[in-house]
Amino acid sequence: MTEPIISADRVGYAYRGGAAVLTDVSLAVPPGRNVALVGESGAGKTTLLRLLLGLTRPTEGAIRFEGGLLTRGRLRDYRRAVQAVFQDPYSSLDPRHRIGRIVAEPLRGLGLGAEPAKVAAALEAVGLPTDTAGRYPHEFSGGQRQRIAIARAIVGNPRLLLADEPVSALDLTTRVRIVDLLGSLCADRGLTILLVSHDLGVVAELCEHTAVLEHGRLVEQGPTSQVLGAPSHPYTRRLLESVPRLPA
Ligand SMILES: Nc1ncnc2c1ncn2[C@@H]1O[C@H](COP(=O)(O)OP(=O)(O)OP(=O)(O)O)[C@@H](O)[C@H]1O
Repeated sequence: MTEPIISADRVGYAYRGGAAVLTDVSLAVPPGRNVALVGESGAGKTTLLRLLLGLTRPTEGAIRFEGGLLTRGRLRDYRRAVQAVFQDPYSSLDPRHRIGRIVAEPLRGLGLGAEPAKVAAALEAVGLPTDTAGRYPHEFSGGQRQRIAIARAIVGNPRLLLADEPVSALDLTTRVRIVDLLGSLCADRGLTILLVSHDLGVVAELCEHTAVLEHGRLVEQGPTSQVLGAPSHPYTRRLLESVPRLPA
């Protein structure tokens, strides 16, 4: 099997002084196979994403990046390969900076220099005009801001995008457009996505593989068509009945 870009190997996690919020979680994201992580509020999805992002260390088990442990020495390579997009496009862009500077952040962070040509190419790839670079976040709608956040995430050509509810703050029409954009970035740029979403319509649209988290344990994972089409676990069935979906 191809080496996963990132994987959690029997990961457990407890916040300081608290009970376990993740128990024995194993999940792999191989290149080209988008993975969805679904589960009710409080199931541990964001915590797992934080561990995968290297922001917090697991209390048990290990996070691996391209087969090796995610150590301090490998963080630079990791930051280059893995980028994130979050739910709220209003709080994720610094209002004091022009878009050009915001989108160039990962390049500067990696010491690659803020190349205007790369910023322009990233803005074009997300469907925004190049004059966007000279403007400020308040001049843009929620959907446009999420495009800007996606441009920032892809500007350094990462392999993997960790997306935490990237469309749930958007209205329905905008949501469909951003999902289409994410799908075409995967097809055109070889990007792979690990998606956290409550919206199973979005999951079905973007992800080949789905993992279901309940109270910090993975109760089911497999091909999305199988997990959503014929869920084997009662929790997944309940989840399917309780969440909103995109109209067909
Ligand atoms: N900083 C923290 N300190 C202590 N407990 C926390 C902290 N953050 C989250 N938790 C607890 O960890 C558990 C998992 O939370 P987490 O945010 O990972 O779930 P989630 O599935 O992402 O939920 P949501 O969909 O609401 O974002 C919850 O019981 C939550 O109360």
